[in-house]
Amino acid sequence: MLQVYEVSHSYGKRSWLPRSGSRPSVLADVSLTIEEGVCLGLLGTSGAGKSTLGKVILGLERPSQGQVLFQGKDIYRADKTVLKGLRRELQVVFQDCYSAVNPMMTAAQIIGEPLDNYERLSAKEQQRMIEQLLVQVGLTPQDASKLPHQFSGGQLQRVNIARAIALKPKLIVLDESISSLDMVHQTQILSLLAELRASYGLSYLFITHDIRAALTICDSIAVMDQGRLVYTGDATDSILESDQPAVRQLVSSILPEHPSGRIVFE
Ligand SMILES: Nc1ncnc2c1ncn2[C@@H]1O[C@H](COP(=O)(O)OP(=O)(O)OP(=O)(O)O)[C@@H](O)[C@H]1O
Repeated sequence: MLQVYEVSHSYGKRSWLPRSGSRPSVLADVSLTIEEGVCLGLLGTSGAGKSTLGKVILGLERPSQGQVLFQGKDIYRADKTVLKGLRRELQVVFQDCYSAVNPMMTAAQIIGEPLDNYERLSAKEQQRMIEQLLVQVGLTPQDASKLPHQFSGGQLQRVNIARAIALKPKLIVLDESISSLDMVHQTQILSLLAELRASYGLSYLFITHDIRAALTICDSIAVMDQGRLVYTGDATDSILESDQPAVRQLVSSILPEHPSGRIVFE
C-alpha cells in the first residue's frame, strides 16, 4: 500500500549565511513498505530522522531524492485531484494534542473539519457522525460541545484520533502520539488504536522512542539511526537480543519493571 523508495533528504542550504555549505543528510537512502492493515513501528533515538520520514510519507516534506508511492501513485508527482484523494486516505496524530487543535474550536468543530472538506453531509448527518466518532473513541456525545481546555490530555488525544479516523483513511501516522500521556492513558490509547485498527482495517506508522509500546501494538519494527534504516524485523522479543548498536541503545533505555532493578540515586 505504501512504498518508500531510496528516499534521501536534507533541509536545504542556509543561503542567507555566507559560505554555508549543504546541510547534512537527515534521511539517507531509506526504503520501506507498509502493507494494508499492518502496523509498522518506527523507532530511533532523538534526531534519527523519524518525524522527517513521517512528514515525507504524509506529503508534507518533498524529499531531495527518491519516491513515495501510496496506492501505487507517486505522491510528489500526482496532480491536484489525485493528491486530494490521496490526502484523505493519509492522516496524522501528533504528540502534542493541545497544539494540534484550535483552542477556540469545540470537539464537534475539530472532528467536523475533515468532514467539511471532503464530505457533503447535511448538518444532521454530520452531527450524527461526530457523535458516533466520539463514542467510538471512548467519549460521549455530550463531549461534542466542549473546548480543548475542558478535556484531559488523554481525552483530547481521543478527539484528535476521532478527527483522524473521520474520513476512514487507509494509513495513520502516529508521531509520538502517546508519548506525552501518563502510563494509564498510554495503555488506554494503545488499546483504542488496536481496536480501531481491527474494525477499520487501518495501517499505522507508529513513530516512537518506546520499544515496549512498539512491541505492544506493532507487527514489525524499523529502527533508524542518523537518517539510515539500521534494523528491520518482526515485532517480537527477538529485537531485545539484537546486537545492532542503535537497537541496543533503545533496549537499554527500557526501565526495569521491578524497582530493585532500577538505579538508586544516593
Ligand atoms: N524543519 C527543519 N529544518 C531544519 N532541520 C530540521 C527540521 N526538522 C528537523 N530537522 C533536523 O533533522 C534531524 C532529524 O529530525 P527529526 O525530527 O526527523 O528526528 P526524530 O528522529 O523525529 O527526533 P525526535 O525523536 O527528537 O522527534 C535533526 O537533526 C533535526 O534537527
